[in-house]
Amino acid sequence: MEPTPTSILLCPPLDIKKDTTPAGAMVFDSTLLRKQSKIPQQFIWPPSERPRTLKELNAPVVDLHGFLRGDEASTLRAAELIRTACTTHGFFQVTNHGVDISLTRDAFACMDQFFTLPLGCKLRAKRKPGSLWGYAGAHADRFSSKLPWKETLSFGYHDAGPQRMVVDYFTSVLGTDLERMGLVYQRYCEAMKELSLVIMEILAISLGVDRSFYRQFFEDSSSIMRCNYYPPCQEPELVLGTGPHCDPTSLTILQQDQVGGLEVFIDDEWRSVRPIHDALVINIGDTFMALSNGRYKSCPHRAVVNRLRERRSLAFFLCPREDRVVRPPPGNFGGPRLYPDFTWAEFMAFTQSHYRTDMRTLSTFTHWLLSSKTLST
Ligand SMILES: C=C1C[C@]23C[C@@]1(O)CC[C@H]2[C@]1(C)CCC[C@@](C)(C(=O)O)[C@H]1[C@@H]3C(=O)O
Ligand SMILES: O=C(O)CCC(=O)C(=O)O
Ligand SMILES: [Fe+2]
Repeated sequence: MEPTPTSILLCPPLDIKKDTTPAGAMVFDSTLLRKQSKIPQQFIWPPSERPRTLKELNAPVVDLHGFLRGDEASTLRAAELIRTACTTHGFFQVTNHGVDISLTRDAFACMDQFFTLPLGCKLRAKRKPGSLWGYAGAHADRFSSKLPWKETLSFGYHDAGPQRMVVDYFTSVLGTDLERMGLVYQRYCEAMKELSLVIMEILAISLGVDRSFYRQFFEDSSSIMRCNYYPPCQEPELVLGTGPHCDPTSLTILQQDQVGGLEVFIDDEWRSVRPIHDALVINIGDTFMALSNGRYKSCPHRAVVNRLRERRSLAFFLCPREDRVVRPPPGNFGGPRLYPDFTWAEFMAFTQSHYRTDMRTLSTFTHWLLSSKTLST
């Protein structure tokens, strides 16, 4: 008897006609879309925003080996490279970061296992309105144009939470068959959190503040893990895998595969971030730009797709505990305050209810926040 393919074993088909997607909203089924000669209008971006040939971004590669051993010269070198990158475009890559390569391999393998499940199984984890967690196809349930050509699976990681928070999410939403996937991502999030605190220490050193300042701010963080799966596209020159945006979060640790497609907008042009084996891409988010009073830049970036190969990326978004007040270190840190105090809960809610994350999210948010506070006085 033929062995049953894993996907059917893992999840008896769900009758997606019972799916709660609002009437008229499209369901992103990449297996069907790929077979169509023309892609739906909702995925086509304006000509001015479409991919074009480009140069590479000069994102420094920072070897963390010396810093992790406490070597002073390596620490100063790492801080200097990071300061140069973060005062311009906010992107750098790290090597010898201490994340086990077998864990990375498992995390990518779990992505392949999840995103190749039948759509009905994936929809079991369908993102609920207002939640950041769950499965989403092209955000087709949120937006009606300029849809990203991607599927995503997102879930939360709070180290103050239960030790099995990620595992419990997978088993409760997708079933005990995917417990191993939950365990892999639990360990992956733990490794990403540990690395993000190391980066926070170097960022503090590079900004000339006490090396524990930002580390303490994020000790009890409430972070978000996101798996991005970009199917091949028959018209890649018309679409975007992820639209232009600045990450609203504090720090992003991006594990990209070797396909390439990440681009950063700097000096009025898009520059590609070449994949480097075993390196992790780190970028400053809006919240850290506010924590540094604008000294470090949260830069617009996007992801493009290609005709032949799917592309995968694992994005770990470090976020402070929701109620922590985001403000720069005390004293005249980088001149007059550029941003008002805010909490991550306020900013996150803004991205989910009032505004589509884009290249101006932080400035739009701070204007909205100040005007809503003025109105309420
Ligand atoms: C606060 C957030 C908004 C997004 C998820 C996140 O937790 C951090 C990154 C943001 C996002 C991934 C940046 C690209 C555009 C976006 C719309 C997406 O592709 O999902 C963003 C997320 C969002 O839900 O707005
Ligand atoms: O997939 C990528 O390379 C970038 C994804 C990204 O920017 C995001 O998820 O915020
Ligand atoms: Fe991003």
